[in-house]
Order: sequence, then structure tokens, then C-alpha cells
Amino acid sequence: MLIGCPKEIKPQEFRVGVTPNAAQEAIAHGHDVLIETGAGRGAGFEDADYTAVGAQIAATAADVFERAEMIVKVKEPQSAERKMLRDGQLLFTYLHLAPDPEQTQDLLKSGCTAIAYETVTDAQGGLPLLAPMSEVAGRLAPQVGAWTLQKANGGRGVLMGGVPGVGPAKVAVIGGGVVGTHAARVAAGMGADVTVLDRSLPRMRYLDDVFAGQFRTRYASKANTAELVAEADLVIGAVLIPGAAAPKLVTRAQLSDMKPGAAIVDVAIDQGGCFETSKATTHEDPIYEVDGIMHYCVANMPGAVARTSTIALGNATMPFMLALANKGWRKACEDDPHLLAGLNVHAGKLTNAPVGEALGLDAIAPRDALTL
Ligand SMILES: NC(=O)C1=CN([C@@H]2O[C@H](COP(=O)(O)OP(=O)(O)OC[C@H]3O[C@@H](n4cnc5c(N)ncnc54)[C@H](O)[C@@H]3O)[C@@H](O)[C@H]2O)C=CC1
Ligand SMILES: CC(=O)C(=O)O
Ligand SMILES: [Mg+2]
Repeated sequence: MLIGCPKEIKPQEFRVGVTPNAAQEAIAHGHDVLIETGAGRGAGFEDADYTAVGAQIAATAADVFERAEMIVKVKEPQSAERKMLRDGQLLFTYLHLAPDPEQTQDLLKSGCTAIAYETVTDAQGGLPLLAPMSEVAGRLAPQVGAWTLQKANGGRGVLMGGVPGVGPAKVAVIGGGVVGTHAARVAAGMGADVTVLDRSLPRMRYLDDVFAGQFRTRYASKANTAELVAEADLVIGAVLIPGAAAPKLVTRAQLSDMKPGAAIVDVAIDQGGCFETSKATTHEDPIYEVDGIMHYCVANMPGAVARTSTIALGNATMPFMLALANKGWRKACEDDPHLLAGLNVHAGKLTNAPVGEALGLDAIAPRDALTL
């Protein structure tokens, strides 16, 4: 199979979908790999690193989209990229369709087969292709939250760890999954006073067992969430209902109960965000203020640490990319229900129920798409 990897064009997105290591493995399996010139540079990989393992370099994205049977990317295809997708082409990348009706319509119209990293599952109930970027975004969240809290950025002027004689910042993390756990660990490591809110008792038992003494857990009832949000210097949004639009857990009215200059980092923004006042921002202009509360809502946070993120993502996507290339998408999905769970669009049909529900569109079962 010819595997194509264009350069990412989302603003300030420096990751790349195929690493030289992944290219080398695909070539060893008998496939061809076509990389757009400069695609890896932001992550520290030069064209020569790809040609050294036998990959070809394309001069333009158009060339990659025209020739490749499977496109492997990082971020959802942008409007210009969607115009280049064609009938029968396989797309393997993050999609985040639930909050994005325009992209959904374009993918349906293109006739492509699109497998979304964020809805591929594993046997433990996890999301193996979201997890590495959730680890990165989780660990970045207190770092960007600490920066947002600085006075020059409109924040309250509170230092995460305090100093001797002055107490630390209070941090509330809503959602104790992968993002939430890594955010809580780093915030606690910075010396902050951290509480994680979740609705899953097994998850909170796990967190309590492993992180007792580092941070606390509270059940995410409306009342507990309201209380902790009002007390917090920094609130980190980290909830997920896989595939679905994020539930809105903090209303605009609640901002007036918060301390002026407190900060919100809504990591769940890629699924629409869990604060009513969240709207996606970019690394170029990451923060904005609503009712005295500073919001950081960058939908591709891991792009800021592109080298770490690219290698971590490549480690996770490589076995799935190889299965898709070796067997073709139908057989690969037939053999692996977890990869099948990643199928979001095929032949003009939506194949993910939570996305359909979020957008008010019909969705068919992914297994039924295998015979279309
Ligand atoms: N902005 C960015 O750059 C990035 C965003 N993300 C996003 O971060 C979000 C979280 O991802 P993960 O941690 O991997 O998901 P996860 O599935 O590991 O964790 C989500 C947690 O939310 C909890 N939850 C669900 N509904 C809740 C509610 N109403 N109240 C409290 N807790 C609730 C679940 O029990 C679970 O523990 C996702 O939207 C993901 O796409 C991930 C990576 C990068
Ligand atoms: C998960 C995601 O949206 C990202 O890594 O950009
Ligand atoms: Mg997005």
C-alpha cells in the first residue's frame, strides 16, 4: 500500500503523522511511504531522515493526497485538505467530529473511509490512540495554567506552589481519566493543593490508592463541582464521553462565583469543551477573558511539544497503521473490534453513534459498513 503523510497545516501544529521509525517499519512490511517535504521538520525530523529509511519525498500536499491509498495525519483534515480527499481513500487521524458539523459533512461528501484515533478502543476500556496525547496535554495543563495565572496574562497573580508562609494555589481537575490524572500529578508536583472530581467510583478508588497524599478526589456532583470551582485558582477541564460532545459542567453564571483572575484550562475543548464559556483557541492566541475569568482553550495542546508528542503518538499508532496497510481496512477492522470502533465515516455514511447524536445525523453500526 502507498501510505502518504502530508505536512500539518493547522496553525502552530508541528507534529507529523508518520515518524521515520514508523516509515521504516512500513517499508520493511513491503509498503511505500510518501512524505511531504518538510512534514517532519517541526518535530525534528528532516527529509533526509525519511529517505535514509527508504521513504519518498513529495513536493506538495496535493501530490500526497493524489497518490496515497492511506493518508496518515495528526489533526483533523482542514478545509483545504478535505477538498483533496477522494472516494475510497483511507484517512487515519484525529477527527473530533462531534463539535464539527462542517468537517463531518465534507468527509461524508468525499466518499473517503475515515478512522478516528480518538475512538479506537482497547480491551481494558481505554482509548489507546488518545491516551498518549492525553498524557501530554494533561502534563501541559498545569504548566499553561500557571502561566495564565500570571498578572501579565490577566491572571490572579498566584504562584502554583506558594512560598514558605504563603499557601499554594487551589486546583480543581474535572475528570480523573488520563488527562486529569497527569494534570493532577504535575500540579501536585508543583506544590499546588489539588482535588480531582470524577463520576466513576472505580476510577476514584484507583486514584486514591495510587496518589493518596498527593491529591484528593471528590465525587463530581453538581454541588461538589460548584463548590470546588468557586474556591479554585485554576480549574482544569478533563472530562470525556468517548466520541460525544463534552457535557457542559460549569455555566457562565458560575463564573461570577469564582475569584477574579482565576484561570480555566479546558483540555476537553477538542470535544466542544466542558465550560459553557469555552471556545477553541490556538497556540498563537491561546487565552481570552470572560467575566473576569481567564480561559485557555487550545484544541491541539500537544502540538506545543511536537517532538515528544510525535514520538509518543507514533509509538501508539504504528501497529494500527501496519494492520491497515497489511490487511486493508476492511479485514483489519473485521479482525479487530477495537480498530472497528475507530471507524467514523465510510462511503458517505456516519458510523459513530455518539457523533450522530451530537450532530443530529443518522449513523449506521460500524460493522454494517464493512459490507458497503
Ligand atoms: N486539547 C487538547 O489538546 C487535547 C484534548 N484532549 C481531550 O481531553 C479530554 C479528556 O481525555 P482523556 O483524559 O483521555 O479521557 P478519559 O476517558 O481517560 O477520561 C475522562 C474522564 O472523565 C470522567 N467523566 C465523564 N463525565 C464526567 C462528568 N460529568 N463529571 C466528571 N467526570 C466525568 C470519566 O469518568 C473519565 O474518568 C478529551 O476530550 C480528549 O479528547 C486530549 C488530548 C489533547
Ligand atoms: C487529541 C488531540 O486533539 C490532539 O492531540 O491534538
Ligand atoms: Mg480540533
